[in-house]
Amino acid sequence: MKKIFHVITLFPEMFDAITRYGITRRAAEEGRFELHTLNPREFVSNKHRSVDDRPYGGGPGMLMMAEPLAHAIVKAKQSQAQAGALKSRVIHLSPQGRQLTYSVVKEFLEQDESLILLASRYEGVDERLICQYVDEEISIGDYVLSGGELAAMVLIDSMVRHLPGVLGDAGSAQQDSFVDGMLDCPHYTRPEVFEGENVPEVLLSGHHAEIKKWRLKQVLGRTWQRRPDLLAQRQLTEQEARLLAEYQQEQAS
Ligand SMILES: CN(C)c1ccccc1CNc1ccc(C(N)=O)cn1
Repeated sequence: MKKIFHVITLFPEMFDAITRYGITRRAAEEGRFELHTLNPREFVSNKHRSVDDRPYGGGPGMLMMAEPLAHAIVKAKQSQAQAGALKSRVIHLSPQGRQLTYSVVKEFLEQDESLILLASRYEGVDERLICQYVDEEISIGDYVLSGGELAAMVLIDSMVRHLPGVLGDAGSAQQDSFVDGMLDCPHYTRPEVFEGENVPEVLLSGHHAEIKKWRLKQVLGRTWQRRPDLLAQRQLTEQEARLLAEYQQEQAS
C-alpha cells in the first residue's frame, strides 16, 4: 500500500523542503508516497478563536489547544480511510518521544499503515489530546526545536528513502550503512589528487573483491573508532573480526 502521510502543522509551506527537492520530490511526483498537510487553523470553531491558549497553572508561553488538533486528526483519518489506507497511526513529534533510529524507521515501513504526523508549536500540546488521540511520540534526538515540522520531515525523508524504487536500482548498493547497523566507509571521486592528497590505491585498482574488502574494513574500523556502541550490538563474522583486528593494528602502529 502506498505510504500516505498527513501532517498537521501551522506552517504547511515548510514541507516544500521535501516535496520540492531531490529524491523525495521525485518519489512524490512518481507517486511512491503522498504528503498532505492540514492546518489546525482550519479547524477552530469560529475564525477568531485561536489554536493556542495560556497554560493552566501558569508558566511561560502558550500551548496548542486540544480541540482544533482533534478535529484535524479526525479529518486526516477520514482522508486516509477514503484513500484506502487500512490503518492510520498518529505520531506526535516531541522531545518526550521514543528515539528515532533506523530500526524504528524499518518498523514503521514494515507496518503497512499510513501515518498522521502532529507537528506542534508553542510550548507543546494539551496532554489530553496526546492521551486520547496520539498513538506514539517520536523524538529525532535530545534537543528542543521550535516546532515538530523539521522532525516530521526527518522522519518522512528517512522512510521515503527506503520505499521500493526510490533509490536507483543500485538502491541496495547505495543502502545507508546504518541499514546494517554500522557507519559508512569513506568515499572518493575525481580528481585523483586533491590538494596533494591521493585516493587510496585499492580504489583505483579495479580489484572488486579487494575494494569490497577494503570498504568493509573501513566500515568496521570507523564504527569501532566513532561509534563503539553500534559495534557492540553487532555479531561480527569471522572475516569481519579479522578485518577489524587488522584495522586496529594499523591504527596502533
Ligand atoms: C515546542 N516544543 C519544545 C515542543 C514541546 C513538546 C512537543 C513538541 C514540541 C515541538 N518541538 C520539538 C519537537 C520534536 C523534537 C525532537 N527532538 O524530535 C524537538 N522539539
